[in-house]
Amino acid sequence: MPSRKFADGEVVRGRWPGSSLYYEVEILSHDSTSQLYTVKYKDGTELELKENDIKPLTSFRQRKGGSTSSSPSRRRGSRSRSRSRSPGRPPKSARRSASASHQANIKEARREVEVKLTPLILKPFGNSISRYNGESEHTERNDVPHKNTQEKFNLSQESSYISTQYSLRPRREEVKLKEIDSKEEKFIAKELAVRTFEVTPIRAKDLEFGGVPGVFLIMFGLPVFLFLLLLICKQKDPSLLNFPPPLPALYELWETRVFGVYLLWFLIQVLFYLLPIGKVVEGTPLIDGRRLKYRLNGFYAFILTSAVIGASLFQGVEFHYVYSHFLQFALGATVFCVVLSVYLYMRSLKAPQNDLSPASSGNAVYDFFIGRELNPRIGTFDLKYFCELRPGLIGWVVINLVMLLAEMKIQDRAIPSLAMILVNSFQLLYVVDALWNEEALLTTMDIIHDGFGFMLAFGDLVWVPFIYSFQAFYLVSHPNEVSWPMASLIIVLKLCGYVIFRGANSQKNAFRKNPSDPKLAHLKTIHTSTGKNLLVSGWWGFVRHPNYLGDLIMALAWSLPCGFNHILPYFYVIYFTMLLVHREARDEYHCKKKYGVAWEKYCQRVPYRIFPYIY
Ligand SMILES: NC(=O)C1=CN([C@@H]2O[C@H](COP(=O)(O)OP(=O)(O)OC[C@H]3O[C@@H](n4cnc5c(N)ncnc54)[C@H](OP(=O)(O)O)[C@@H]3O)[C@@H](O)[C@H]2O)C=CC1
Ligand SMILES: CC(C)CCC[C@@H](C)[C@H]1CC=C2C3=C(CC[C@@]21C)[C@@]1(C)CC[C@H](O)C(C)(C)[C@@H]1CC3
Repeated sequence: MPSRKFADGEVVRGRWPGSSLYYEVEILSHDSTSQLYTVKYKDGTELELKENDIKPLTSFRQRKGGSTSSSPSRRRGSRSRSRSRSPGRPPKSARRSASASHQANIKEARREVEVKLTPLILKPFGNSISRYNGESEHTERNDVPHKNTQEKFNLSQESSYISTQYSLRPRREEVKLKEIDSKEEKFIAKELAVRTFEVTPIRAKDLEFGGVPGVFLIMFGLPVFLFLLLLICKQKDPSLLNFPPPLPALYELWETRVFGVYLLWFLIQVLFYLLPIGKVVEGTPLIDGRRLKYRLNGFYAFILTSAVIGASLFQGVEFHYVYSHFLQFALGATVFCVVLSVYLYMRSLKAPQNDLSPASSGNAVYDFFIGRELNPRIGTFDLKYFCELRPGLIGWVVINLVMLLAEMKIQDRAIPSLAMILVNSFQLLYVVDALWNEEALLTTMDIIHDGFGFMLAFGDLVWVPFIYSFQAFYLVSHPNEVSWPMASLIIVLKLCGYVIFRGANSQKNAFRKNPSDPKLAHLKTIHTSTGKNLLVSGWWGFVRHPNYLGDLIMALAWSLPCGFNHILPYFYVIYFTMLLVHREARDEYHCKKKYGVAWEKYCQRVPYRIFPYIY
């Protein structure tokens, strides 16, 4: 009996009949009489292939740098009849300007089988270079804003995957098709040179956060909600069942002096950020292969800020001013964030395509929210990176300190309450941890995928300092005595959460930095065709987002010291659960696109997303 080279269930690359392109397929069976393998493409198409038309995954050369291949939708519309086309071919709609006769020629030549398959393509994903593998054509996003530029790359780099294997169709026909492909590619290359700077809008169904209506609602709803929460919390009985207090008029909330203090705070942080101390590291590769440089001096900025705050306290600066004008500060920060967002959007209109975020869509409202430019910089000053960790995050710790002092003053205490000490120290640990592990920020979704727009500006500069300090704010006017046994339990919970959070984040960062790190040698991984593998044991084999689990456990530990009289201090836990569940879904979507079957395998091996045996 003749031997067979590939086993059932094996994932290999199968040549698409009539083309020189190979796609990832799974071997379903083998017929020993005809010597044909039945294979299944990712979109479900089943075909019979000869052994010569099948290659092991490993036999394909890796491309260098930020190279790409075409996206499936460029190959054909989901209902079009075509054989597999050459990469670099734009969608039909994009080619309508082409000469009709040229199109007709191409169409005529394509009288082949109807397919919906998943080509092996290399597609940049935000800052990181990843080979797209495994998304069926109908779900392919057109939202990579650099598509046109990528298409240019594709034309020259397709050869990486081209084999000289024979085709399953007659030789003459194949030659004809190849000629047409080559003609068409030349034509497209010309066309692309003209279209390089056009924006490629993503389809409405791909917009996140509920699309345009969703982001509109968030942009107007969140600031109002923030003020309502702060007002409710200031009430004697902060029950949600009480009628919400009316929002004060804007002129009552606006204080130029407060805004000046806010600007001063921001500028001090800018100054610390610019200090030439701390090591400089490179971020993940951008779409064009460039790597931006980042100076890691967040921890130093924190030490310097602490020194400034300590000196101000010593000088008798009245920190109670921040508590008594808390709403005014929140408004000042919101106004600043709106101005910043408008600036970011305006400057993004002049930004080159390569600098746009993969999340941007071409829709002005949506892009204003999600951020159009990925890494807006003024010289070497990275606005997003700076805002993510400095004014808001360090500001949060300062606000907590303000609340601690306010509690002592208002409740006439010689020392702060145990509840306030717990909340302050837990959150201090969280912020110091973030600054100490600053480099890890470079691989987060915020830096790699999302642009810098209203969402992150508001999140970083308003939401974090004024909502994340909510427990401390609550305790100022609603004291809660915590017993030592209770405090011990809460501390244990916080530490458990922290160990999971830090362990998971560090494990992944170490693995991404150096996959062959001997310290990680005991961990199992799943191979993906992108060159990056997935951890499938250790923290990442426990649930698919162990870091979110740890973060949520910590969030609960921050709220528990506030007692159980009101739900308000648990707002953070509720909001954070929603944020991370939504974020997990976004990440899952991106990972599926990046890793294809490998991700599906990972999901099978690690079935729970965040909460073991629950979700
Ligand atoms: N306090 C707050 O308000 C918030 C805190 N956070 C915290 O920020 C941190 C970063 O979160 P976020 O950016 O959302 O995402 P993650 O740090 O969880 O990163 C997700 C990425 O990790 C990689 N990955 C996923 N699974 C694996 C695996 N099995 N093996 C190796 N790599 C894998 C993938 O990227 P790739 O493969 O490309 O490397 C994926 O896109 C988290 O700890 C989160 O809790 C987040 C949001 C808000
Ligand atoms: C209000 C909006 C709709 C949503 C805003 C979300 C933001 C508040 C968060 C998005 C991702 C964040 C991260 C942190 C803080 C909150 C925001 C900005 C983070 C800096 C907190 C500290 C962590 O250690 C971290 C991993 C560095 C976090 C990165 C993501």
